[in-house]
Amino acid sequence: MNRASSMRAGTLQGLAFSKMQGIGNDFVVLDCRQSPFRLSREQIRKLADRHFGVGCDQLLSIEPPRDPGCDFYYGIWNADGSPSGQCGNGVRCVAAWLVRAGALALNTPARIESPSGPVVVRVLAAGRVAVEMGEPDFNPAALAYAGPGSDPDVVLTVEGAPVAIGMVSMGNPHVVAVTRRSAPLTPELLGPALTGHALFPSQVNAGLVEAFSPTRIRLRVHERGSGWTLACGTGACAAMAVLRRRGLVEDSVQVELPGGVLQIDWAGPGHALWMTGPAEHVFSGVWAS
Ligand SMILES: N[C@H](CCC[C@H](N)C(=O)O)C(=O)O
Repeated sequence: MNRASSMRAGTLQGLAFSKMQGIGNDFVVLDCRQSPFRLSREQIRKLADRHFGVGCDQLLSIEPPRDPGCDFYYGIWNADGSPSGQCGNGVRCVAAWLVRAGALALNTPARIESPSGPVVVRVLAAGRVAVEMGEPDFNPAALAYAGPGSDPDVVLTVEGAPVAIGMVSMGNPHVVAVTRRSAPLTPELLGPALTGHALFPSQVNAGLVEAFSPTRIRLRVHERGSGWTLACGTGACAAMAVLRRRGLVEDSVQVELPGGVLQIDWAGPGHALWMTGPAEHVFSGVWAS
């Protein structure tokens, strides 16, 4: 397990890290339990770079809790260096990392504090983690939506075309659109156009539902700060929550993403949403000295 290495202040030299992935959404994980997280936005971008660095969708730090009611705190930064409030695939990897480090036992719940508040993780078996993600927040203000009204279901104009979306926050902002083959905008155009839409000054993660049944959703996500990823855990939660609120899916849904499948369970308003899925350690390393 990587320990704080003799990292030269102000550089990445000697930085110890773990590379982890959750259904293809990949992370550089830093053990900051003894040494505070001090990387600049430029250093984060360099670590995340798939040619000049290690490569990852997000960088995660594991730190002592700030809330005494929590066991650990974890920080989240996208590949462009921007921060986020929550990361579903990432927090499963944090839980799996803690078990590998001997800091958490299997089948033992732990409260992990994030920038948007605590979630509860439980590593069910090597490589499979259940997370209580809290309750979806459908208030458009939670996404810094700059449009009128309080209805989370709106029709945006995107590149001149009407696009129906559902808004929801899982501690980070998501819009969800059900795509149609006949739609004027291809998914490749729609994803980035939704992420950077003018009515979302803080940008959003854009989930495109390609197909769904009452118990299964096929989803692709264009992530704020990282682009198209093979999977987005909070995106899977968001898509299920939006469709469940509309009565289009049941309480227990399999969400199929390009990198794999997540189990999402939500009994509706007043209940917390649960996400269950894999988390794997790929390798550990040290940045060259
Ligand atoms: N790009 C997201 C953070 C990562 C979320 C995703 N990787 C997940 O598994 O939930 C944001 O800026 O809100």
